[in-house]
Amino acid sequence: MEKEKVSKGTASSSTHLFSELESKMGKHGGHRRQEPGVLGTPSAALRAETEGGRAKAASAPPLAGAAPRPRPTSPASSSSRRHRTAMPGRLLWGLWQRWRRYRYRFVPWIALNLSHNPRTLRYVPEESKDKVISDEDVLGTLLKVFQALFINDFNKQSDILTMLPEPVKSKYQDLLSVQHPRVKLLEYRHHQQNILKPEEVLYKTLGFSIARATSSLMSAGKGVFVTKGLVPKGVVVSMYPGTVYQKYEPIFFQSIGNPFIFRCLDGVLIDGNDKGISKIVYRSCNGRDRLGPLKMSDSTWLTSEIQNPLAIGQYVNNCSNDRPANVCYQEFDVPAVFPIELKQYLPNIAYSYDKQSTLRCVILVALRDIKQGEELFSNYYTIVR
Ligand SMILES: C[S@@+](CC[C@H](N)C(=O)[O-])C[C@H]1O[C@@H](n2cnc3c(N)ncnc32)[C@H](O)[C@@H]1O
Repeated sequence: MEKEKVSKGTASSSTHLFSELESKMGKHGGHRRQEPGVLGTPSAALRAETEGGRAKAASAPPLAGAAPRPRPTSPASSSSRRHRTAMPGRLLWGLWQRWRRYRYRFVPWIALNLSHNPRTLRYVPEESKDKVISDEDVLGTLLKVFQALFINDFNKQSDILTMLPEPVKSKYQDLLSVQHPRVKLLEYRHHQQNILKPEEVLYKTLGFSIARATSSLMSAGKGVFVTKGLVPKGVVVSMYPGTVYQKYEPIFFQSIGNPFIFRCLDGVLIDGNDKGISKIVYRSCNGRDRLGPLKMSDSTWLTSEIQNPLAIGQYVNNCSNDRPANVCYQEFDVPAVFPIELKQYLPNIAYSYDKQSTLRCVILVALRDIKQGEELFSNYYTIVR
């Protein structure tokens, strides 16, 4: 049944990865998907990937080792013969490795393997439109956190604020009034001593903080953990940063070997890779959209000095049978009324500048209470039915 839906491409919700290649195959529908080792299907191949098989595979002898041992000859001819015999083996080994990484993007492979592991799927009733919490709640939480970050950094922000229209300034009148020149230096020193780290601001505002660390899953790289406090069910726990591409925009080169591409229900893609060409593209768009000193989005998630502590959601790993999802993705379009001075904390930017359209963000919502020390797991693969 599920298989049928997937192959027919009926429903899908936000999906991890999927690249141009897949969209060109015209088989998007039906799912939100995944990635190397991420679907958690019980096929031997995938198990190998998720349970450390990848490490074993990496240390396995290359196929070239199976080639007949060359007879001893002169050093020069022996080396060129070795080279000749090793080449096809290496080529096959390279192709096999590429296929192992790629197959999770290959829709028929996914459709065939999906039904083996239904517990790693999340079924979403069509009418719920994949929203676990309301847009108002998402907006309320983001404003609360961003405002706290802004005020925490007020000494730096006040210079920017003076250039903004009166209605914006008036919101911070109380804080601006203490910025009298005579007290400014003293205040500044005092403030510097009291300034909190972004993750501390998050803890004070929402009662928890999150950070990246080595995943509790073998061979899964980094993951995201609750480092302090408790994340209550139904709360925004993280954001998925990255460049936002409309489905007709070019992402082919950015998508090659990129496990950080997230696909939304409507085909919009978010590239959350903090390296390589993806990083260059994001930085370039970020520079383009600045209003003088005022940034319209945050680019610090590309660095080690992250200013929005929520913007690490692209590092959340996929659930498996024994590690069920405790967070889920939800799309959120930033409304036109979003305060201009707080846009600098939004970790997303549109690839093409378009004054009319709203900015797409993706947030992660807690599906249950999540305690300190727990790793966050999402479901890369959602079926809407
Ligand atoms: C969006 S990234 C997540 C961040 C990644 N762990 C890292 O350190 O870069 C997706 C990649 O994480 C790994 N991954 C995610 N979930 C996994 C799982 N359950 N088991 C093994 N690897 C996983 C896969 O390599 C996948 O391509």
